[in-house]
Amino acid sequence: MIETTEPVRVTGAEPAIRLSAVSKVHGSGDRAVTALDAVSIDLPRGTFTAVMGPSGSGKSTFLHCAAGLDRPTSGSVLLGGTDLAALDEKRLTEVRRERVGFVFQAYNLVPSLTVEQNIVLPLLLGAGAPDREWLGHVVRRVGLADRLHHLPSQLSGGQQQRVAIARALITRPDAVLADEPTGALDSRTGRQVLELLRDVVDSTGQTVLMVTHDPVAASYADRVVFLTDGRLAGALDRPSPEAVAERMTQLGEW
Ligand SMILES: Nc1ncnc2c1ncn2[C@@H]1O[C@H](COP(=O)(O)OP(=O)(O)OP(=O)(O)O)[C@@H](O)[C@H]1O
Repeated sequence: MIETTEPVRVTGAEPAIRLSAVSKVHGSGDRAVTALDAVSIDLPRGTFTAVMGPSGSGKSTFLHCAAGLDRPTSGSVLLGGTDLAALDEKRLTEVRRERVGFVFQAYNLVPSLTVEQNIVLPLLLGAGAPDREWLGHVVRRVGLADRLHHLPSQLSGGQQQRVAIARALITRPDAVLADEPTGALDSRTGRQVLELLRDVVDSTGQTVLMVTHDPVAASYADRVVFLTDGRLAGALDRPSPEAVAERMTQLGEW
C-alpha cells in the first residue's frame, strides 16, 4: 500500500493589511504626480515592516493609503479583512479609529490632558469604555505607570513618544503605523522607542508598519521594503543596518 502524506496546508492567517495594485495620483492634468504606482504587498499579522526610500519616493503616501487616511486612485486596501474602498467617510473614520494606531514624529499629544487622558482619548472619541486591565497592561509595557497624572510638558521626548505608542495600542488595533517615530529623538532615546515597538510585535503579536530614513531604525524590523518612484524596489529580510545602508546607496540619494 502506498501511503501518501498530505502536506500540512498552512493557509496563512489573513494579513493585517493587504495592498493590491494600489496607485495614487495627486493632482490632475499637467500637474499629476504618481506617488504610488501599482503597489501590492501583504503585511502579515505579528510582523514589523519598515518602509524606506529616497525623498519623494512615496513612503508617506504608502502609509496613508494603508491606514485609510488617503484613498487610492485605483487598487484596493484591506485592513483586517475590511475593504476600505467600500466604506463611506463616516465608517472609514470609525474603522481607522478602531483598527489603526498612529505614531508620528511630533508626538501629537494634547498638552492640557494628562498622560492617562491622552492614552484613553481614542476610546473616548469612539464612545468605548476604557478597559482598566488593558490600560494597566499598556502603561506597564511602555514604562509609564508612575507618570499617569503628569502632563506631556512634564515628560521627556522619549516618554512623550511612549505615551503616543500607548495611545496607539489602547484600541487593540489591527496595525500600528509609525511615521518617522524616532525622527525627533536622540539616538539613545530613539533606541528605547524602537525596542518598545519591537517588543510590542514580539510579545503581543501586534503588526507594525514604520516609515523611516534611518538604517538603524529599519534594522529593528523583520523586513524592510524599499520604494523608488512610487514602486516597490525590493525588500530585505532580517536587515542589518549595513545592508540597509548599502541598498539605500544603490537606490540613489537618500
Ligand atoms: N497632496 C499632494 N499633492 C501633490 N503631490 C503630492 C501630494 N502629496 C505627495 N505628493 C507627491 O507625491 C510624491 C510622493 O510623496 P511622499 O510624501 O509620499 O514621499 P516620501 O517618500 O514620504 O517623501 P519624504 O521622504 O520626503 O517625506 C512626491 O513627488 C510628492 O511631491
